[in-house]
Amino acid sequence: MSVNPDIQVERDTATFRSIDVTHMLDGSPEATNQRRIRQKQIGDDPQINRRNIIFMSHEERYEAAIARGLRIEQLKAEHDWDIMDENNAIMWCFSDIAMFVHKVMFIPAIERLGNKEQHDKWLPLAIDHKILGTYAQTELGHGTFLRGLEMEARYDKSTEEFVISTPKHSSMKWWPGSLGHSSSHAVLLATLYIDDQNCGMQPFIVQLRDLNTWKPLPGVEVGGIGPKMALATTDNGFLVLNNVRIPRDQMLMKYAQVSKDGKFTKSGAAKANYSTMMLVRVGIAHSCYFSLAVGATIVTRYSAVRRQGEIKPGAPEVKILDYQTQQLKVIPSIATAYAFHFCKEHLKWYYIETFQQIQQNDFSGLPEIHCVTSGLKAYMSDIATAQLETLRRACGGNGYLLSNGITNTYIQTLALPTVEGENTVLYLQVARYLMKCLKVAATGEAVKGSLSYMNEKIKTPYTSGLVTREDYSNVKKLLKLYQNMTVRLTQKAGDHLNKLHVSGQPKYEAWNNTSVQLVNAAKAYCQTYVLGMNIEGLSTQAVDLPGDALEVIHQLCVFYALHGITEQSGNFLETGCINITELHIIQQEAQEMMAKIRKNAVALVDAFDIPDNLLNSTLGCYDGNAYQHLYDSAKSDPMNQKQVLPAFEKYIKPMLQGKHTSKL
Ligand SMILES: CCCCCCCCCCCCCCCCCC(=O)SCCNC(=O)CCNC(=O)[C@H](O)C(C)(C)COP(=O)(O)OP(=O)(O)OC[C@H]1O[C@@H](n2cnc3c(N)ncnc32)[C@H](O)[C@@H]1OP(=O)(O)O
Ligand SMILES: Cc1cc2nc3c(=O)[nH]c(=O)nc-3n(C[C@H](O)[C@H](O)[C@H](O)COP(=O)(O)OP(=O)(O)OC[C@H]3O[C@@H](n4cnc5c(N)ncnc54)[C@H](O)[C@@H]3O)c2cc1C
Repeated sequence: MSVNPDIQVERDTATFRSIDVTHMLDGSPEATNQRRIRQKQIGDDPQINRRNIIFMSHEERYEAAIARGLRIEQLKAEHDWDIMDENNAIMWCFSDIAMFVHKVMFIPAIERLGNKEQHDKWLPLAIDHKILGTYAQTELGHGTFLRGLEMEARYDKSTEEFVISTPKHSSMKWWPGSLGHSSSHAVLLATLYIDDQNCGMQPFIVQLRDLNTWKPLPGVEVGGIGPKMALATTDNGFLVLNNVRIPRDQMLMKYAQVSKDGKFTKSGAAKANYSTMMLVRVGIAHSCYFSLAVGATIVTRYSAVRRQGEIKPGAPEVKILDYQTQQLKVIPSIATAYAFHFCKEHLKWYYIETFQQIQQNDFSGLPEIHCVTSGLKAYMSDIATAQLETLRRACGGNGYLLSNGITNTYIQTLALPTVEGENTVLYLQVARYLMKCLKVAATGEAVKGSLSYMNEKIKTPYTSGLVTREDYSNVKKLLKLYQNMTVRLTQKAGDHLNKLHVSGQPKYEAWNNTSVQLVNAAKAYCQTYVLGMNIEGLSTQAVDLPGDALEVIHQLCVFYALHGITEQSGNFLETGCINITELHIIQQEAQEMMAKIRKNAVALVDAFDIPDNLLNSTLGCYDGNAYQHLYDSAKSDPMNQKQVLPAFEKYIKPMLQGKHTSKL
């Protein structure tokens, strides 16, 4: 099929070469090459490719998802994949791998929470798939408030065993992925009691099913919790345990230990048992970039080939991408995807470094990384889901089809603001950190890390620093506005908190009555963080780009900063970080920048370099022949393989013959 001329002209008139930017996104030309080889291995594989899943039943899809998980293992061995190759393969199809939680939570939990003997015993079994596991933490009654978990593990000194039980309905496990039908074991989080003394939430390895028959073991009641919006094959389940006994060495004992005679000891940081969640929050930030890159690619390409209506009366119909309002739906998602790329790269290295320190028992970096990973997980998933919905709607009626590739991406991404810590709750964790830093800055001590800008801003009066027109495209000056706004919102929340406290409210009540401001300040902190990482990326990852490509990546960053101010103008104005005249100039500059980026929109999404067989989209194929692909997909619907469906003889015909009132 030849390439649609409407999309070809976009590529021919771009001011830079997409491939240069692709190399930047991958890190080097060699890395691009390597990724392409790996993507071909997964994209061309009939068991991994998800071309036909939209026509499958739930059960067919589940089976295919198991097969896909196994196939990834085979490919890994066949082609000698490293951990990054494997993670990328998982990332591409995580919503359709039944044993996904085994890989991203069960194994990492044992690695992080187990001691040496436990690693030696359990990791080989898990890595070789001799056992399959889930991460069972959430209960019917509690997901957020972990100190409230009710499933009990009581230590029995006489037998050196833990007895695990579910005292009431609210204490059953509810939601763990792969628990329903696909796990033999669980890393199960339960409240430990020794002689009726509550020793907090601890992790245990519990076998749930017989490895030969797959039947639940005595005392274990397990099943699926029912159909969901998406992620149908991650069979989330419930679990009731009736006095199930496990040996003492099946409590994961890296950070807390129970001796044979029932003595409880702790080592490491207080929240060390929460470390698996932090890893997955980093994975989620990564996945938000992926989802947005997919969505932006599909919708930008479709908008460049779909012609509808006219701008100049009587002139030929225009590409919908030429409408300014359509640009406002599409260009912010391209700019955000690039900003998220720089941010997730930074986060990856930051996490790896801090994790290495933790391994050496240095926990000093934990509060800051907990704040950053919680905040970015929340912020990036909030933005990704909002923008994906805008993108989906930007496809008009075809945005409602499953074959468009964006609908599935959107509904699976919708889980991310909830899983691994509900977003509001995570923003409130960020706010705790903001309040602590504010206290430090107020005493004149230096705040370190990502909030070090507080030191300067808390003392100096605010001026926008926007004097000349050039200042409005100076990303460093724009970043200062964001930092000002974050500090001011933090101070305002802090002042409100103090005021309520001084007026007699207990601290906890004052906190709840300030939580709207606190969340607002936390979001501002996250937005500032992402912009900061985008700017850093310009001078690190993008610095070697040819001039024309660098200019476009720079334009995207300027647009990202300006557009963010227009979206949050209330915060910027209310805190006095800009005035209304400056806001009007910013709005104008953002629109002009958007028009410049429009010219390169297709080339910018081409640079994400997502092959058709992974994009799985009728609307967003590289060749731009959306109508042909839509038609082909409709024709391949199994319901279209028969001219007349059985329902005709059964119901429609009797109705046409006036027999519908008699008993069918
Ligand atoms: C690997 C391969 C990757 C491949 C590709 C991956 C692709 C991924 C793509 C998508 C993935 C989708 C996966 C879906 C799986 C979902 C799994 C789940 O939901 S599982 C279920 C997920 N469930 C959840 O996420 C539950 C959410 N709830 C929670 O995490 C907690 O209840 C809480 C944090 C909200 C409060 O905890 P509470 O004990 O009441 O604490 P307080 O309020 O009393 O005090 C706060 C103090 O604690 C401190 N601190 C806290 N956390 C940490 C930490 N991690 N560290 C350090 N510190 C921490 C904090 O700083 C503060 O310090 P301070 O101010 O006092 O000095
Ligand atoms: C697709 C999917 C997969 C999942 N996989 C797993 C898994 O593998 N393992 C596992 O253990 N769990 C899993 N979960 C559960 C998930 O981690 C929890 O649902 C999540 O942590 C939110 O907790 P919750 O359901 O208790 O929400 P709730 O806490 O009940 O949230 C409801 C509302 O209350 C608000 N709220 C709650 N507490 C506060 C507070 N302190 N301050 C202000 N507002 C508050 C929230 O903001 C939200 O608006 C999964 C969930 C989903 C949807």
